[in-house]
Amino acid sequence: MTLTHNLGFPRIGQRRELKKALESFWKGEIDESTLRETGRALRAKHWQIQQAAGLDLIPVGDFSYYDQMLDMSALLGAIPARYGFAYGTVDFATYFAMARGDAAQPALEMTKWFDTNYHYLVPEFTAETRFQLSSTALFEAVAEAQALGVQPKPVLIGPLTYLWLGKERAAQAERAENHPPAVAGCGHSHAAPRVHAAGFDRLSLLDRLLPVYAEILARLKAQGVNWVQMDEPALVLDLPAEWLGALDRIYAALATADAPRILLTTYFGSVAEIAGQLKRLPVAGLHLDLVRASGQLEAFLADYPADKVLSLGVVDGRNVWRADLDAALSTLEAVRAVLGERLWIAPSCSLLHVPMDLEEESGLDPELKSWLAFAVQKLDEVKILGTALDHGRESVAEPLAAARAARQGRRNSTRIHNPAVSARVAALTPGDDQRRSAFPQRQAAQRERFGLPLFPTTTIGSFPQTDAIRRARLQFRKGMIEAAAYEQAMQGEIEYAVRRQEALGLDVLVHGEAERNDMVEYFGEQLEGFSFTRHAWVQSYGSRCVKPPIIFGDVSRPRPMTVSWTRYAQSLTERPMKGMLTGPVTILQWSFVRDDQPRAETALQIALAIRDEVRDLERAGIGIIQIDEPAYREGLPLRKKDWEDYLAWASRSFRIAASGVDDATQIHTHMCYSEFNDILPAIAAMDADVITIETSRSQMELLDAFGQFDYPNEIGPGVYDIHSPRVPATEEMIALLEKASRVVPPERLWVNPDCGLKTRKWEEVEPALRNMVDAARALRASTRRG
Ligand SMILES: Nc1nc2c(c(=O)[nH]1)N[C@@H](CNc1ccc(C(=O)N[C@@H](CCC(=O)N[C@@H](CCC(=O)N[C@@H](CCC(=O)O)C(=O)O)C(=O)O)C(=O)O)cc1)CN2
Ligand code: MET
Ligand SMILES: [Zn+2]
Repeated sequence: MTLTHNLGFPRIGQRRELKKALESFWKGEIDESTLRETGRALRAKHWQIQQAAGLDLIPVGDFSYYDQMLDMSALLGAIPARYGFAYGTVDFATYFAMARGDAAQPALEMTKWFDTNYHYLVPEFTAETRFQLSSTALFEAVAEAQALGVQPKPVLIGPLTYLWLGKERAAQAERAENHPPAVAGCGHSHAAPRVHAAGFDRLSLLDRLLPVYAEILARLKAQGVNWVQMDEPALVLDLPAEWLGALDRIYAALATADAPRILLTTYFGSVAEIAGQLKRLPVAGLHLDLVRASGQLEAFLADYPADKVLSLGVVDGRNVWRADLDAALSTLEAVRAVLGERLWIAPSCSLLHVPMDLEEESGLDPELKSWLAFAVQKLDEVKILGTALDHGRESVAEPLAAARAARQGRRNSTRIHNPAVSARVAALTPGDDQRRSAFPQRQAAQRERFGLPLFPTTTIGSFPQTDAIRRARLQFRKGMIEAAAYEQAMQGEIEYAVRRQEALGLDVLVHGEAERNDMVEYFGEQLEGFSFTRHAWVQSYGSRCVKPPIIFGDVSRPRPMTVSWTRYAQSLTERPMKGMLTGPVTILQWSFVRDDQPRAETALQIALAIRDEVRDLERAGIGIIQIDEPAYREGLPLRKKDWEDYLAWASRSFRIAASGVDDATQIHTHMCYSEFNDILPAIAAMDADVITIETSRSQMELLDAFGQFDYPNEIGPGVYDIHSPRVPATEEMIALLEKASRVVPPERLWVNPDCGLKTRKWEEVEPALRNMVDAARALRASTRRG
C-alpha cells in the first residue's frame, strides 16, 4: 500500500473560530480554559477531516495559538531574558507577550515565512541563550490525537531551519531594554567561524540546542510515535557551507534508536544540489516539493537508499487550482516502479497557505469552482493518487475523468482569454515604463507645485478599521443597507479622518481607506479576471487573516476603482490628498495566481490596469499618488540565481503602473517587512519620487544601506512602529530622524509611520501622530535648508 500523508492543515478554522476566540481572550471576554477548549475542538475536527479523507499519517503540532516558530521557541525554551521567564512551562502570558508585546516588553520581531504572506516570530538569540524543554503542548496534542484513534505524525521545525531563521542579538542590547546591566562577564563564543554584529554566530548554539531536540524525540517515541516530520525548508535557500556542513552533525545526533523515524521535509524549492548529502543522512525518509521543483526528482531517484522512504509532494499546497492528476500519476507510477512501497504521497508543503474547504463557497461561479481545490479537496487528490497507484487507474476512473474534464474546461474557457489585454501587453513600447523626465527635474516641478516644508509629514494610507466601519460593510453586503447609505457612512469616515489629520497638522493627507476590506481584495473585486470568495481565509499572522482573490484570467479594469472616493476626500481639504493604490507586484503576490502563464505576464496585465487608475486620479486633480508594494521583497525568488530575472520584470511592472503621469505628479511607493539591503539598486530602479519604508523596529538599521548606496530619490523612513499599541514619544522620533539625517540629506527626508494604521485604535493613533508632527517641527527648527 502506498502511504499517503499531509504536512500541515489550516488551523484558523473554517469560520475563523480561532481568530475570534483569540481576540475575545485578549480583550478579556473569555478565559484561558475557553480559549484552550476552542483550540482542542479545532484540532479534533481537523484531524477527523484528514482521517476521513483516508490519509495514513496525520500531522500533529501544526496547530498553533499564534505561530509555529513561536511554538518551537516555547518548546525549546528560547525565551529572551527580557520576558522574565525562568524555568518550567511557558504560560499564555509569556507566550502572547512574545507574540504581541505587553506593557513591559515589545514583541519579538515578525517577518515573512519564505516567499509567502505568512509571518513568523523571529527567534532571538544571545551568546548566553540556553535551551530547555519548556512546553508540553506538543506531547499533549499527541495524546489527544491518539485518544481519538488518529495516527499522529508530530511536526517539528528542524534545528537547522530554526536557527537559520533566528537572529543574533547582543546580550547588552537585550538587557538595556528594561533590565539593569548584568554584572556577568562577556560570555561570547568565539568558536563560531563567522562573527556577527552581536559578537557571535547563532550556529554556535547548535551544541546546546541538539540535546533538547533529542529529548523531545525520545519523549515522542515513548508516547508511541513512529514517525516525526522534521521541516527543513531552509535547505532550499542559498546556505553558507558551514550551515550545510552542520546538517550531517544534526541528523547524526537526532536520528538514533532513541527517536521515532524521521521524515526530513523540504519544500518551496529544489534541494537537487545537495541530493547526495541528503541521501547519506541517517534519517528514514525525505520529502520533496515536486510542484515548485519537479526537476529535482532525477537527482534523488538515482541510487535512492534502500533504507529510506521518499515522499513526493505532487499536490500544490500554495495555490488553489485542481491538480493535474494524470500528469502526477505518470510521475508517481515511474517512481513506484523503482521504489515500490517506499514511495509516499503528500501535498507539496503544509496546507496552511490555502483556504480550508471549497464546499463552503456556495456563491462562487460553478464553472470557476470546478477548477479549484482547497485544503480538504487537496487531501482527496492525494488519496486518489494513492488509490490509483495501489489498485490501478481504473479503480479511480471517475474522479480522474472529472479532474481531466475540469482542467480541459479551464484550458478552453473563453473567460480566461481577453484578446484586447494580450494585444495591449504586446504593444507596450520601451518608453512606457519611463517617466517623462529624470528625477531632478521632477523633483523641481513637484517642489514648485506643492511647496511642502522640510521633513514633510504624511501617513501610509489606512486609518483604524473600526467596528462601525466593518459593521456597515457587513450590513451592505447582506443587503441590510442600501449602496447610498453605505457610501454615505464611508464618506463620513473619510471626512472624520481628514478633519483629524488637519487638526494634527499633517502636510500630505490620505483618505484613510475606510471603504476597503483589504488592500488587495478591494482591487481584485473590481478587476476583470479576478474572482473572490466568501470564506476562503488564510492566516497572515496571529489572528489576522486575508482572503486572497483568485486571478483566473486576463486582467483588465472595466472602470475607475478609487477615483470618486479620492476626489471626495480632496474636496474636503486644501492640503494635498494622496491617492492610494496597491501595486501590480503586491496584487500578484497576495492573490492566488493563474498557473497557465508566467507570473511576469500577469503582473504586466495588472500594471496596465493600475496605470489607467493612476492616470484617472491625475486627471481628477490628485497630485500625489502612492502605489504600495509591500510584497515586492517577498516576491523575490528564494535562490539568488533567479533574482535578476524577477527584479527586471517586477520593477518594470511598477514603472509601467507609475509612468503615465506628468513630472509634477508625485509618485510614492511604500514597502514594509523589507530586508532589502541587498536589492537597493532594484528599488532605486522603480524610480518612485518618494519611498516610505519600515525602519523603526530596527532603529534605522536599514537606512544605513540607503545612505551607503546613495539612494537618489526621496525617502520616508518609518519613525513609529504601528504593530504595537505603544505610543512613541516625540524625543524617540526626533532621535530616529536625527539618525536618518546623518545618512540621507534632510531635504530628501519625509516623516511617517512604518505602515498603515488600520489595525490600531484612534486612541493610540492620535497621540502618536501628534508626537510625530512635533518631532518633524523640532527637526525643521534645528535644520537649515541646503
Ligand atoms: N492581503 C494582505 N496581506 C497583508 C497585509 C494586508 O493588509 N493585506 N498586510 C500585512 C500584514 N497582514 C495583515 C493581514 C490582515 C490584516 C487584517 O486586519 N485582516 C482582517 C480582515 C480584513 C478583511 O477582509 N475585513 C473584511 C471582513 C471583515 C469581517 O471579518 N467580517 C466578518 C463579519 C463580521 C463578523 O461577523 O464578525 C465576516 O465576513 O465574517 C471587511 O473589513 O469587510 C482580520 O483578520 O480581521 C491586517 C494585516 C502583510 N500582508
Ligand atoms: N496603504 C496601505 C495601508 O496603509 C499599505 C499597507 S502595507 C501592508 O494600510
Ligand atoms: Zn506597510
